Amino acid sequence: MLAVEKVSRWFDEKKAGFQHVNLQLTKGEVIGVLGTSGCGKSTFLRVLSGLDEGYEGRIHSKKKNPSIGMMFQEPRLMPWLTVFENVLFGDDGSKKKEASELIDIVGLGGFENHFPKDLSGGMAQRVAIARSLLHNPDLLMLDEPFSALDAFTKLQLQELLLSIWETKPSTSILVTHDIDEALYLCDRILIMRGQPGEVESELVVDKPKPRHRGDRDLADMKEEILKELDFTND
Ligand SMILES: Nc1ncnc2c1ncn2[C@@H]1O[C@H](COP(=O)(O)OP(=O)(O)OP(=O)(O)O)[C@@H](O)[C@H]1O
Repeated sequence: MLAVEKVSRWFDEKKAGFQHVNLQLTKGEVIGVLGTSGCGKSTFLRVLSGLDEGYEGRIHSKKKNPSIGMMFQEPRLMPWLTVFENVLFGDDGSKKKEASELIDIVGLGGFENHFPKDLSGGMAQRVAIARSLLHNPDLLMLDEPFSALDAFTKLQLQELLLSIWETKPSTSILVTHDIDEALYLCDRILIMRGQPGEVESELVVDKPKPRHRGDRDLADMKEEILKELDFTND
């Protein structure tokens, strides 16, 4: 559904965010992007989302102007709006029913009229998940969505995302620093490194979901990724 051909983002003659990225994205696929800090993961996501148009190369979508849902490390909620209004933010009011349903799906039924200041970090990210899905996006872009959460909340929200994908599959790109998270949630993982970053390798996680977090094959893949990123001692 999306083809990325030799895409690079240069900020000036000497500085690039990332370069030479190729990617063929199939409908419903969840792609992980892993890499060391500063290798251009967020820039790549911004380019794919259309937020940054200063790239070289070609990005071709089967659908003209695909709709995009986005989620970031911080929930980015409007403090003066309720949970319900935040989920509906930017909508013309025609999606009230969908907003209510999504609030239930993310486990916040009963909190519709609460304000962000009354929510925990995990609850606020649940609102952000609901908001990102309101328009049934063709592409869901997740930029380290759980990295600011405590370990247990992070696991809970990973489970939530999996269960949402089961009933509402959406083609997604997940940028993360967490190798376990990428192996648990993604169908394919791009490993980026360097400055400017390039995709060094690609790993297919050919395991049905839900996966076992302690799975031997996943542990082997983790080892492989750590080697790829030069984080092993041998
Ligand atoms: N608007 C900009 N102007 C100039 N340089 C930029 C701009 N945005 C990003 N960069 C640079 O591009 C490189 C890649 O940044 P980016 O934030 O995409 O990396 P990242 O892999 O997402 O990092 P992290 O994992 O730390 O979030 C960095 O060297 C960064 O300083």
